[in-house]
Amino acid sequence: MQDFVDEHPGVCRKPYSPFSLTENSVLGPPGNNFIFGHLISLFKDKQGEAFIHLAKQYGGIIRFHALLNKPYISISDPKLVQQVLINRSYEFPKYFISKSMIKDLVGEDGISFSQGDAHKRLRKLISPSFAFANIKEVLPIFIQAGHKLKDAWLKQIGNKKEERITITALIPKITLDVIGLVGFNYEFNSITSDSELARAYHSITNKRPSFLYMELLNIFPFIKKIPTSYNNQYWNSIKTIDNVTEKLIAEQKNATVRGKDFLSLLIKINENLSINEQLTHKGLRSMVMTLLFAGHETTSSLLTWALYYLAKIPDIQDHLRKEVLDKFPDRNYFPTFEEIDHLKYLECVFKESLRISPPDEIMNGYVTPKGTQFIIPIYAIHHDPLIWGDDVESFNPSRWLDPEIKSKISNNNFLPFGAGVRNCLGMKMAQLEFKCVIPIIIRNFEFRLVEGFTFKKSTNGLCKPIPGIDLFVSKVDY
Ligand code: HEM
Repeated sequence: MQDFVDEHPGVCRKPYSPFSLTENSVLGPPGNNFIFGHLISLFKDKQGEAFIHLAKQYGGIIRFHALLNKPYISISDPKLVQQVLINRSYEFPKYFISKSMIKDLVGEDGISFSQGDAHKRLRKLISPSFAFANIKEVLPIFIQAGHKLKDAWLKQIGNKKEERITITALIPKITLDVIGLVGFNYEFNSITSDSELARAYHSITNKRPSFLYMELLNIFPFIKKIPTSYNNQYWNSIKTIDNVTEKLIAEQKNATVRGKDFLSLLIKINENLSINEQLTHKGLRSMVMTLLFAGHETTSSLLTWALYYLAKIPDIQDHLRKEVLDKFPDRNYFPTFEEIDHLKYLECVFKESLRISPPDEIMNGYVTPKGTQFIIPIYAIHHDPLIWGDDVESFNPSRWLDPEIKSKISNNNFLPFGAGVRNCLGMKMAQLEFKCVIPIIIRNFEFRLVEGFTFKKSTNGLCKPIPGIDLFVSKVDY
């Protein structure tokens, strides 16, 4: 094993198969605490970054131990990632480290926990709703969202030239409003009213549980029932999400005219299936919960990180603004999809934001026949200098125009949306939402960092700034 890690960490030179890997054949950090494995010494706070250090030391396949010394194998080696995610994905059942919490958030009967044929069936059922032609039709909703965010920030700035704004307060609300309309033809109005749903998600996702806590929950699920203030708040939030979900389904089922939102399309497809093929109420419920959660938290993180990095590097911000103004000098012009898609630097900013802060650095775990779980550490793969260059920690959208780097990028090392049969269904929607909102915001405001303001970059699960990000936002009138 040593021979493939010593020269090129992160790159596997032998044709290994995930099936031939056993816990003992893979290198990893030396033995650790019998109860906590490496969770306390290595993964206390920042899982994503821990995997970067491990990959530097041990290469593209690493063994480590979690609670009660449970073995995990982390693979960032592109050939193995290709096999596990793309070539033979159904042979490795999907696994979540945070499965106890994910089940509460998205239900057990949806696409997230389905395996094999059941997954294929669900994917076939919901894929038509995500067809690009459908997403293109809802372009006005994304543009309207950009204007809503702009108007809310203009109001906050008022007569002043500049204001310190917590950008993470409104961005998740905007993306929640978007999924409300696109997903369920429902106006949450979270930007203009006090939305209990927005509060529920905020309360759950802003407290990032550690790897250790998630593992403990999987072994001792009763921990969640202990009446602590954290648990009480958690269950209140889950109840809110449940109630909203039921309300959305009831409204759509009783609607006299079917809209073009995801849920209406799904209900229509479902009604045309034979009884034993149809999604049950629980299945439909899980699907709605999945879309609500997956459809707004991720996009919100993406928009947040993009604005943060644009504020951090004014030259990049100016470059992007110039591209937008050159292409759309008239601020009242309503661009078409094709015109938006022609903004090449915007595309680079989109990809670079996803590279540097991928939303889910531990994406998948898979159970090998021997019971060892695989983890694909996206965050570490996206920070591998062998692929992305020596300035891997810098936000540099131009790297996406560099022919040498471009030649190294593939669907097994740029993985913000996963890859293969389980890749993200909302990828096109997220892309278009980003490409509509950011130009509107960047032509109306200038952003700069607040000196001395600090936050923690949590890389446990979603890559999130904790507790949020404040920026100075000033009006610009182009
Ligand atoms: C920046 C935005 C987004 C990112 C980075 C993202 C990322 C991901 C990732 C990493 C996966 C897991 C892939 C796997 O397990 O192999 C996933 C799955 C999924 N995403 Fe997204 N997502 C985003 C936006 C969205 C949106 C807007 C929607 C829906 C409206 C959505 C719906 C889904 C669904 C339904 C799945 C499950 C697919 C399956 O299991 O077959 N996502 N996403």
